[in-house]
Amino acid sequence: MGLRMIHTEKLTRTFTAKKGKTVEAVKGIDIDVAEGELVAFLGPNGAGKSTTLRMLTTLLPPTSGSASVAGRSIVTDPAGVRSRIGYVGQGSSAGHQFRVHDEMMAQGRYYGMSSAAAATRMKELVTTLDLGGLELRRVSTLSGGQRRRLDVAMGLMHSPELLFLDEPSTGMDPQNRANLWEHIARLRSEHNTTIVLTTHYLEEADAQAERVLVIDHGEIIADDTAPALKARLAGDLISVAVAPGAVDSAVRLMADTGDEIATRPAGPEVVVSGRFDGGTRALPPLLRRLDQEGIEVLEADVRVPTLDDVFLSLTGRSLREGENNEDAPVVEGRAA
Ligand SMILES: Nc1ncnc2c1ncn2[C@@H]1O[C@H](COP(=O)(O)OP(=O)(O)OP(=O)(O)O)[C@@H](O)[C@H]1O
Repeated sequence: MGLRMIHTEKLTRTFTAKKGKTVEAVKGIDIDVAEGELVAFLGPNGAGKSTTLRMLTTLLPPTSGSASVAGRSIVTDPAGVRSRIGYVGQGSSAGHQFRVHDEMMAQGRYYGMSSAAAATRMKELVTTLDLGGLELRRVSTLSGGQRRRLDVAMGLMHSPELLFLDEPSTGMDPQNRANLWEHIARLRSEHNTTIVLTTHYLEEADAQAERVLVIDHGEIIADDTAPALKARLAGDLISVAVAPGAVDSAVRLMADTGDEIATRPAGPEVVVSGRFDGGTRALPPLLRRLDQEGIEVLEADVRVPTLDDVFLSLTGRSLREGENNEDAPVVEGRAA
């Protein structure tokens, strides 16, 4: 483990919501991130990811607890923290009426870069984030994906050693997303930049993050590599769809050889699932037994565990629950 980039102790944030109700958004979390790591906060909407990030980036003071970020205290030296980090929030940081070129240059100047250094850096970022030809456009005329890439570019202007990205790829099409990840990989290999991001895209956390911090109701409920998190779940997931009247006998029968038997409605049918060692080999005998018991299986499926299964086994809920179309990747409109 290299130098500690982030160290928090019992970091807590409460809000007073409507009618004086107290919301404990972040409940005393302890986090350690080493230099050069790529860490993803994964959790459902409202889990406390953004609040944590906003505290670590000094945008929001903690209610209690402490944190050192890039060697500085967020409580006693927020300016020191800010000069060493980059932050790309959920909203756009660029002024709508300004031109892309001017926004990037102003950002560089704000961080004390010379005009020449800022111009060089801007050229680099325009290339790697695919913003070529847009330099003279006003921010208000950019598509959602282009604007998002500009936000990321602005967060990177001063080559920070630690970069925070709040939902970086939301609204990007698959190609732009891959492009962004390429850029992030380059930042890491060339500059050893430490990266902390939030996402509710499971596949993204799974594929890209070295370490996943699963956050739910303001608490860190798991912290490990994606493969290690998944390996904790013994067995592959077998699901069979049966008629509602057959659920009880299917559950009983599957519990003989499987673990974590669960049911969920799926249209007029019910899906009964469980974990089985060697799922693809366990399926045929299971289907035979169900058949012998007179249980008609309408559909069957075997799946190796995903991070959503990890979340489900930790919380009893799926991360995909409550996901709406707004969260789904949208395809960027063609630029004029
Ligand atoms: N300014 C605020 N006032 C009151 N409650 C707040 C405020 N900011 C956040 N909260 C509440 O704190 C909790 C955590 O919110 P937070 O935005 O950190 O979640 P999140 O995991 O980032 O979710 P999302 O993926 O939707 O951004 C939520 O219950 C939210 O409603």
